Amino acid sequence: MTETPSLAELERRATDRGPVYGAGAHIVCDNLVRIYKADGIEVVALQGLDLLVDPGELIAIVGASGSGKSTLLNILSGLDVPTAGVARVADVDLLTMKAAQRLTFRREKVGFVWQQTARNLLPYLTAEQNVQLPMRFAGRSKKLRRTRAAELLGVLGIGELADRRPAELSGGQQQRVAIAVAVANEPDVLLADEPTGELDSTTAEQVFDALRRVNAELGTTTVIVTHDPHVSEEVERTVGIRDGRTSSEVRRRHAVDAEGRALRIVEEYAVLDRVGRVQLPRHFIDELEMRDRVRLNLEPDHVAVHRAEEEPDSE
Ligand SMILES: Nc1ncnc2c1ncn2[C@@H]1O[C@H](COP(=O)(O)OP(=O)(O)OP(=O)(O)O)[C@@H](O)[C@H]1O
Repeated sequence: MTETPSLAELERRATDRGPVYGAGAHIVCDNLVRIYKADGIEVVALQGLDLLVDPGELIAIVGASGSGKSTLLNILSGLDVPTAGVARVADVDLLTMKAAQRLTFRREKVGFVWQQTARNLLPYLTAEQNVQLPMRFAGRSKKLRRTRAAELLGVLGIGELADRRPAELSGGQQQRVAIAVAVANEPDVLLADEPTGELDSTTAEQVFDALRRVNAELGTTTVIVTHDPHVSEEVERTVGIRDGRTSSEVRRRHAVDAEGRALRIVEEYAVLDRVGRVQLPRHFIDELEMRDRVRLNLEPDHVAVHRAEEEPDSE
């Protein structure tokens, strides 16, 4: 006969849920849902998206048009509010945040770089004044503002352009100023939506290098949404989004082979979410003509997925 647990034991079990999902991560999305309603029609832009990003990481997010990338960045930047699920950035809960907290969050916890160069900077201010502006809003002293603006423009290789207005800068230089503006208040997280989208490949490379430098030298956790293969293939982790969910992940690392030669190891994974869902790559499904249902077999060290054969008609 099983012994009835004591009240104290039941209380312990109820409160002991093990480590919190995403504890220690800088970005936590757990079963994130965003539904838009337009003209009486509901669009499910995010349908249970899970994502963890560690402090100091630099990741790229890729996905087809309409897969939910901008929706995700808008939520992470505090511009939009999710319909359900968990979204936390630098320990701030984005679902329960009040209006005043949202303002502080947007001013001090996250920095944002948009694709449209003109959207990132005020045209009538110089590069240095643009970088100082968020620090003025945050009440930083004049001395600190000046020192930090000069330091940031220097780190990003545009120190000598501090007195120019955006119209006197190239697209790539404007984006580098935009990065300096975004990190002026030392945010925990830097979010960039297609930051190289409007640039030619050489300039795009300079902007990506600037993002990498900020990540490496200031330690800012960085998330870049991109269609640019140069960006998505250079970072250590690229997360693929499909139909509003994280579906795949590519990890890259450096290693040394037996002869001492440097190797770059690229490993591609499907994402197994917290409730056990996996998205099969579209070309696997098409290649094997899988439809509606599949048969799963548990093997000693893997799970096999088979096309379900048609049931023979019963006589
Ligand atoms: N404000 C809105 N109202 C209604 N539907 C929206 C809204 N914003 C986005 N959507 C829809 O949500 C889905 C995801 O859009 P989202 O902009 O996040 O995709 P995306 O991956 O960023 O696409 P792209 O690469 O083209 O920018 C799309 O079906 C889109 O039409």
